[in-house]
Formats: sequence, C-alpha cells, structure tokens
Amino acid sequence: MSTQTQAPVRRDPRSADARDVAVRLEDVSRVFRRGGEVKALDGVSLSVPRGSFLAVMGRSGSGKSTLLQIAAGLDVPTSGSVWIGDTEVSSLRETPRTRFRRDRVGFVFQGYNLLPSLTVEENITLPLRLAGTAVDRAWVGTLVEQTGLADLLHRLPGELSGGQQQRVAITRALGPRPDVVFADEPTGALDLATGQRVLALLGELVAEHGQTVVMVTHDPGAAAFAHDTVVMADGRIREVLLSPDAESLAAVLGEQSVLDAQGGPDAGAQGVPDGEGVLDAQGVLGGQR
Ligand SMILES: Nc1ncnc2c1ncn2[C@@H]1O[C@H](COP(=O)(O)OP(=O)(O)OP(=O)(O)O)[C@@H](O)[C@H]1O
Repeated sequence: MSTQTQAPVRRDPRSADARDVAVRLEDVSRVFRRGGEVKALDGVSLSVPRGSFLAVMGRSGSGKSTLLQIAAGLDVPTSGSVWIGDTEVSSLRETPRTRFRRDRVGFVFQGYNLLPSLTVEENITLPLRLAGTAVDRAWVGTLVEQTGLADLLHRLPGELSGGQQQRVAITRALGPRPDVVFADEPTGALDLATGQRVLALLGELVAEHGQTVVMVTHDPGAAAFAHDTVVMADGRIREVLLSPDAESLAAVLGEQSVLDAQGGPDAGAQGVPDGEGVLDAQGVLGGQR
C-alpha cells in the first residue's frame, strides 16, 4: 500500500551531489558524553531531495531520533555539517538557529503538542502569529480543506479524536510553508486505520504541494507510505531502500534483527523518548529530550 502518486526523484539519499536538495548532512557525527561516551551518529551523509518523503527506520537506539533532531537544527553535530536549503544550520548560533527553525522547519510529533486552551484554528495559525508573519488565509484554507478540519476550526484539541489532533498538528506544521517537515513517529499514538489515513494525507501533501517530509518510524507499514527509506544501525545508515513496499521493508528489518541478534544486542542502547515538543524560548514548537 502506498500513496506514491507523484513520480519522486530517485537518487540515493546518501549522495551529496544531488541538486535540488532540501536537507543535507555531510559526514555528521554526534557523540554524547553524559554517563560514558555514546556515538549516536557516526559519519552520516544524507541528501533529501525537495518534494520527497523519506522514512528513517532502525531498531531502538540506532540513532533515528538523533538524526532527526540534528537534521532539523534542534541539536548540532559534534562534527560534520547540516544544511537546510542553502543555509548551514549547524554553524548557526542558538538564537538564529531557533529563528531559522521557526521560519523554515515544521514538526509533527507522536504527542501532537497542541495547546489545549487554543482552538484548532488558533493552534494552526500560532507559529505564524508568533513569527509575526501575516496568515496566508488562502493557503491555510486550502490546507484545512485538505486535512478535513474545515468544520472543526472552533473546537478545542480535547474535543477531537487522536487522528483529528494529528491532522491539526500536520496543518500547523505546513502553515508557514516550511522547507521541510520532520515527523517523529507521527502515528505512534493512533490506531492502524487512523494512522494510515494520516500517512496518506502526508503523502498527498508531499505529492500535491511538493512538501519535503522526513519521518522517523518503527513501522514498516508506515514507511511504505514514504518514497524512500533509510535504515539506521549503530549510528550509521545501513541500507537505503528506494520505493520499497511494506514486505521488502519488513524483510530488511527482519534481516537486521537477525544480524543484531548475532552481533549481540546492545544492552546499553536505550530508547530516548521521542522528541517531545515544547514551546521554546521564542514560543516555537520544537523537540526536546
Ligand atoms: N541526550 C543523550 N545523552 C546520552 N545518550 C544519548 C542521548 N540521546 C541519545 N543517546 C544515545 O544515542 C543512541 C541513539 O539514540 P536515539 O534516540 O537517536 O535512537 P533511536 O533510534 O531514535 O531510538 P528509539 O527508536 O528508541 O527512539 C542511543 O544509544 C542513546 O542511548
């Protein structure tokens, strides 16, 4: 099952010479030194073409969330560089990096991260209002029609189902027309059917509006909605799968578990909570460990 209505640009996402690239990582490593040294990313190079939908998979502790946090400019690499469009985000100081994220990057998290006291409409337009950007009513109107929220704009998040709340989060992420949307387990809290509808919607937004999406997921069924998938292991990209279906994804992940079992499980690798979004100092939605 797939929503590949668009003919995506087929390039190996590791190659650094891709032209129209939304996000690029060059030889990125991230070492955590708290409680012993952990190399969460180990020389990762990755180019995500504009208008593509990339899934990032791999077992717990393989470096998926770290990759997402660094690619999104929420964290900086220990070495290597990260580009979003033509901006080297890894060389920006914290305040300009925060501003850059606010203006150019969208986030969708498992927990939706909507503000409970604001209506759907207020949640959707919040990033624009915080940035002092005029709300493009026509664009937001197009989005809410497409995400099926037009009749729910005056409700509070607590009055919505999980799938509806995630659709609000997706609409909010796309409101500022970001260069790229990063999604961390966006269907993790949803039942299968609702999750599939949300993923199909993300696929449509990519196909119809040329949006670039990078999504971390544990679920091969979810990754099958993306164009391409990179599989992480031990902080590296172990496999790149171009247009895989759910069966081939499951097969690769199955092989990986066998290899992992043979190599011995990494008892020290612990799942870190998915980027749980918070409002940062600028009131911008972002992830934080
Ligand atoms: N802030 C941190 N401090 C110390 N170690 C960290 C930190 N964040 C991540 N790590 C370690 O880096 C490695 C990669 O973690 P990461 O969260 O990126 O993996 P993941 O693939 O996203 O896992 P999961 O699927 O469980 O969310 C793990 O060994 C983890 O324990």
